[in-house]
Amino acid sequence: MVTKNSALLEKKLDQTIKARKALETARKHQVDVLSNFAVKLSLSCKGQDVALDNQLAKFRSALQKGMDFEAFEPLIESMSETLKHQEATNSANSRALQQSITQAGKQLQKIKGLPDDGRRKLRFLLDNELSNINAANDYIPVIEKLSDIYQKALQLKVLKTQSASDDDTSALQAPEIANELMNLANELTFDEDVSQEVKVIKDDINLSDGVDSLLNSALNIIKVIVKSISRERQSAQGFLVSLNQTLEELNSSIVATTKHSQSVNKKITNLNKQIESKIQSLNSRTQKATSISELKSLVDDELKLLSQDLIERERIESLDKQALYENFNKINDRINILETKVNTYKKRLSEQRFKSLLDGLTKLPNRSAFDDRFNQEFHLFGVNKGDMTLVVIDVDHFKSINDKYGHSAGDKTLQVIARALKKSIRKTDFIARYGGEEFVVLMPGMNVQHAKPALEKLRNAIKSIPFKFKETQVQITISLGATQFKEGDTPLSAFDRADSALYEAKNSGRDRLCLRE
Ligand SMILES: Nc1nc2c(ncn2[C@@H]2O[C@H](COP(=O)(O)OP(=O)(O)OP(=O)(O)O)[C@@H](O)[C@H]2O)c(=O)[nH]1
Repeated sequence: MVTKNSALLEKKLDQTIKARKALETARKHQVDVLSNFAVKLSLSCKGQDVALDNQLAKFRSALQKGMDFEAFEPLIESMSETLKHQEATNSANSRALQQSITQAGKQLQKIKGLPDDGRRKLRFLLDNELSNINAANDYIPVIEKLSDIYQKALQLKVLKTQSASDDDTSALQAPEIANELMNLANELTFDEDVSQEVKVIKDDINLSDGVDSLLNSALNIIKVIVKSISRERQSAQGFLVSLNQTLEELNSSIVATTKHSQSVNKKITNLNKQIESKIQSLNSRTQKATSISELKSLVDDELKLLSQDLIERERIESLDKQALYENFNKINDRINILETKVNTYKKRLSEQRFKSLLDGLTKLPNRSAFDDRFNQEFHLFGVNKGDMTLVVIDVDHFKSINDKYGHSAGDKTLQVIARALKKSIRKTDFIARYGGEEFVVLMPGMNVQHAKPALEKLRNAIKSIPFKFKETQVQITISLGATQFKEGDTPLSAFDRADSALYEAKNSGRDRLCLRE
């Protein structure tokens, strides 16, 4: 009987250990899937907003370090706050858009000589259509109608001016305006699906025979821009709302799972203690038993009680396992839905080639704007051979600012440096944030020797900014590499030359300018 019961006890213990292992594997799997998803999600949100970027960077690094789930709560809460704040900004923008459309419409109402039909349409638009707007996209038809009415009003004015005056100043101005308009159309990058529309506009500008047709083209460009901006905004807003919801859901799921696991662990620890003390008591009582029959009944009774405890432990663990699987499946479903949305959003973003040419952090032109301008200047250099200096600038030991004073202090530093650089160059120079802590400057009409004093001044201007972090005065310096365009250069060879001058400046001690002619 004793042997049979011991075998039973051993079997139960074995089953319990297996059940526990299965539970741990399920939990680890759940944590892995969650972590992978969160990393993917946070990477795909990069670039939405600087504050969100910083929070997501912390979130990613916390995930990669494998921090406890409890530690994520404040991170997720602060991200949810940022997203809520973004939603509020979007609504404020929408209100501002509505106000400016109303203002534009009212201004137009004041114009004399507007045709009756246009006046009627305008009144209907302001009184009815504008108040029926629910989503950002609803603005597009309203803006299109408004710009149509504007277009007609302007054409009317142009016709009147032309017939009223004999001197043909507008015709004289036309080529200049056409040139400017074409530059504008070339500088903007549009959606793939409106490229045909844009091509027609560009052809119209080329063939234009006067100011009125140019006005027409200008209005058409504005229409395309408004359409692209509105689509982009609506899509971003929708994405942020669903991201916010899912983060909140994930947060409550994690909190619920953590609480549930804590309470199950407590119950199992208590049961384990109970089992342990029963085994100990059985041990000491068997030592004291004086006869086989006393020993037999003692072991029988104690084993019955022990079996009950083990059965209870198995029951709790299997309930926990089931709850975990259910929770895991629910989270999985939500993640799948969100992943589909993330993919749709990404696809839309890559389709929408209407790209911003400004860097979000420093508000300077970004790398993409620089590439366009650089290629354009190169093309011009091929034609007129005018002097052009290219400068690559890198902030020295910038990593240590981030490491010592935090990423936000690093961001602020980049903003201050960008402003100071912009202030220290000529209006005709072009500056862009090339990436990270690297800036580039194009200086038309300058060879490197001419540019040298101005660049030394630039270096000193940054060096003398009184940065202060955590009550400590910090001096920040920059290294610069400069070259000029040469006959036979390609954009790449010129850039490489400036970059190698920068490399020399870094290697020879930093805080200096190196030139390559
Ligand atoms: N705060 C902040 N840091 C950035 C940003 N972009 C890049 N960085 C950081 O800039 C640092 C650049 O470091 P490194 O390329 O190692 O160079 P460095 O520390 O500036 O040193 P040297 O260039 O060799 O003088 C990295 O730590 C990046 O994380 C940004 O937008 N904000």
